[in-house]
Amino acid sequence: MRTPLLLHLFHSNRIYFTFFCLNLIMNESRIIVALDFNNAKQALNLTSQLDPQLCRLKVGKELFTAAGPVLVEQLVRGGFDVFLDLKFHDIPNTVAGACKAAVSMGVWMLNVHAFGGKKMLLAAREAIPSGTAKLIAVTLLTSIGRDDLDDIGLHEEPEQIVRRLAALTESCGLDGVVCSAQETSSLRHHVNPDFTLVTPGIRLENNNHDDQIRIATPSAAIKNGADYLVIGRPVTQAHDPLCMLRQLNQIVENERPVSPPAL
Ligand SMILES: O=C(O)c1cc(=O)[nH]c(=O)n1[C@@H]1O[C@H](COP(=O)(O)O)[C@@H](O)[C@H]1O
Repeated sequence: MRTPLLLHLFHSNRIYFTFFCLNLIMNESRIIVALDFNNAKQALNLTSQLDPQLCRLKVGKELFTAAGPVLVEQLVRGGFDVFLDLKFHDIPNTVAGACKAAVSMGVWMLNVHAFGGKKMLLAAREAIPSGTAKLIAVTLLTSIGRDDLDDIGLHEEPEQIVRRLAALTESCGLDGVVCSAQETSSLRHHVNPDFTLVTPGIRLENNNHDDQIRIATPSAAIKNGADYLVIGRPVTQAHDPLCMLRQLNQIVENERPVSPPAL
């Protein structure tokens, strides 16, 4: 019974299926646009100007709290790869359940917070088998600088903390980490080549830094070995977001990572 049913579903949805496969093959953009809006209307107004072949999208705490799973599913149906950035940080059982719920929305990637510790990371990994959505962990927020660390009792350089949390994350079997592009070149020497490095805090030379501290330009991020660049306000607040996105894609495509020595 099962095989004919699958065949029927394939045939009845073959246009959607073909589009989905093409999207998987063709979307190679390393830019993830952060949709930091407080309502679905503004988010959809922006995404209607963008193209799923030119970027992926990130839905974070602000937009998800305002618009919920309905919007996430709408963006997925629109052909976009969606990174659900809710930085889950709770007891292992709660985080495992949250991860399962996230995957059921069809997201491409989701994150937890590495400060949740080993048991929480392992529970998240167990909840989402490898090969479904990408599961990554936030190390140290890019809005935190060396001076802020003393306030929270961490008397180390950001790079040391990021490296330790990345090692923990990789040892728990997750697919990658979020870190600043200032740490990626040293991290690349310590993690496996297929461990994904996602870097927010991206600014062009003439951009306002806003609340970001550990920043880098798009070309520096790629040279330093970042896989994906999360970019919010430089795109969302641009006069012409699509034009800005095209410029950013061009910068990223023209840059090559400086390869680290083999592990
Ligand atoms: O997990 C994230 O995406 C994230 C981690 C981090 O350390 N720093 C950081 O800025 N982010 C997110 O990346 C986006 C950056 O936005 P802009 O500063 O406007 O480019 C925001 O949506 C943040 O929530």
